[in-house]
Amino acid sequence: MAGRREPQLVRLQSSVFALPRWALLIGLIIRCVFRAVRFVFRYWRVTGPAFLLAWLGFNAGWKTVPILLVLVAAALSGWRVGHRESFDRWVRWPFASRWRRWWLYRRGWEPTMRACGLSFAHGSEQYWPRVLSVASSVAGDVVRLRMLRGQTPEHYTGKSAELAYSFGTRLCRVFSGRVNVSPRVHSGRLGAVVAWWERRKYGRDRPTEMTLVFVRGDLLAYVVPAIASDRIASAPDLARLPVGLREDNAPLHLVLAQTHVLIAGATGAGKGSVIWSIMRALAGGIRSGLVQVWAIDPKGGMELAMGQRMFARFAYSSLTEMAGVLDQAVDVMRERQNRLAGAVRQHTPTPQDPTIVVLVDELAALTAYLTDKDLRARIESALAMLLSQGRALGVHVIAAVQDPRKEVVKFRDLFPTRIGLRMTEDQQVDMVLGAGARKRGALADQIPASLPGVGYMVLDQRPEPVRVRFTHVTDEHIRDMNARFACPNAYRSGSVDQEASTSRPTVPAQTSAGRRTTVMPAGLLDKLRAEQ
Ligand SMILES: Nc1ncnc2c1ncn2[C@@H]1O[C@H](COP(=O)(O)OP(=O)(O)OP(=O)(O)O)[C@@H](O)[C@H]1O
Repeated sequence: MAGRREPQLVRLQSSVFALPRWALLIGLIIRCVFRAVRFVFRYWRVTGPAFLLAWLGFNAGWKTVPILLVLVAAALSGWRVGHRESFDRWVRWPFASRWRRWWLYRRGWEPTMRACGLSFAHGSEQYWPRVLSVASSVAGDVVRLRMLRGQTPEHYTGKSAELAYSFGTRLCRVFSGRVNVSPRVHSGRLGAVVAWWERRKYGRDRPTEMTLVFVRGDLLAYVVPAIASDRIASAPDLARLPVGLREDNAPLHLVLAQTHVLIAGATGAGKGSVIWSIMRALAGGIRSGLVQVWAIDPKGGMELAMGQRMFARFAYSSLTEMAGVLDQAVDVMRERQNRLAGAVRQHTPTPQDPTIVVLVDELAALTAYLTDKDLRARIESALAMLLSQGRALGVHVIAAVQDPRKEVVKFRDLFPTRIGLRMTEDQQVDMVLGAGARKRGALADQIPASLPGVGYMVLDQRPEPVRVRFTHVTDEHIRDMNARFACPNAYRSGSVDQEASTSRPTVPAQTSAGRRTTVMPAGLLDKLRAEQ
């Protein structure tokens, strides 16, 4: 499995001379002893217990060995039944990682590299990339490797399907850096030592090393439950909002601080679940007044009305009203600009001066599909202001859209964070996630319709998009949040919102089957339907 050293440019001719037989014999014995000692130390997890059992057999009689084995098996079974999580963490997956490294990857590595054209020959010597580590989990195997000279991660991306099938999976994801390494805060006595160790291990950029993830069980095929209500933070960390699950079984955290978020996906792709996952993560902050959500639902309240008490402002019935909400957000932004300029570079939320999240359910309805030119210009100018200047001032925009084309979403590039759910065409993937994203593995157009809420995101500044699934926030969850996490300062008077507050849609108290029929303007509705 270990790649041979790469050839030097100059090859020296080795000299041939005769050795006496005794010297040859001694040399062979030394080599065998060296290899045996190396084997014992390298596989100490196996050789250690084997020596222990042998020692026990000699000293206490061979009958004790099976008794001890039965006792150990019983203890392990008890551990597994009593605390499955720690058993998996400390026994199952370390064992599976070593087993698979030895059985699957060691045996199959060289022929696979050769068959995929990832090794090369120099004279009679064959060279192939070296496996550094294998870490198995319920999601699959994470294989770290060192590339050969002349290779880049792109070489492996182009061969990902061949690699996957060679090692008995359907999906192999290629990452140029490490996966699932997020800096953690360590406390306690050992904290400084652990932090130093992690810095040493992960802190250095190693461009020659890369990661292959062989996806074995698709965790994202399961619905990800919404975060439990007792785990909703009262002061949400805007840099780490828990909103779902990643394909490598790590929780998915969305960064809302300093960014705007664009959610793109075909109809039924689960844009609603992204919105409500974010709302659930923000709910504690909404109740304590640290966060205000100003919601705009051009679909006549179909998507958002169920949680209307959580919104500080809610525009759903008239486009003028929606434009008004955006103008007000710009006013807040300008006022903050005047107040904070020269004092701080980043707004800090307080209940008097909260973070404002402008939430737009179907952005195209406010821009491309809008026939009133003046109103469209007004909305576009407000959106452009918010998107270009709002981030540092604590005014963030989260917008959902079905069609990500530039003609439809002019401001696509002003959204630093983009989420690509299921899409209808492969070109749309690069439009949303950036040029080359599909080539690097974001196959959003191949997500089946049976997996709503699954999509791709660019995370941690890594070039390769990560496959994720957002939590499934049901109508019951939304109703519960609406009752328990209402916004304390909902705006219920004033020119724009008076109209809204008096005519807010009432949501029937049954399940989603009881959703209201849309009150969207007829022309707008027709255009949207044509797109669906
Ligand atoms: N993360 C998820 N897990 C499981 N089911 C989901 C998830 N997200 C959405 N669904 C289900 O998929 C269906 C469509 O979801 P949703 O309405 O959010 O899609 P959408 O993209 O907003 O569609 P549209 O554009 O038509 O409004 C719903 O029945 C919903 O219950």
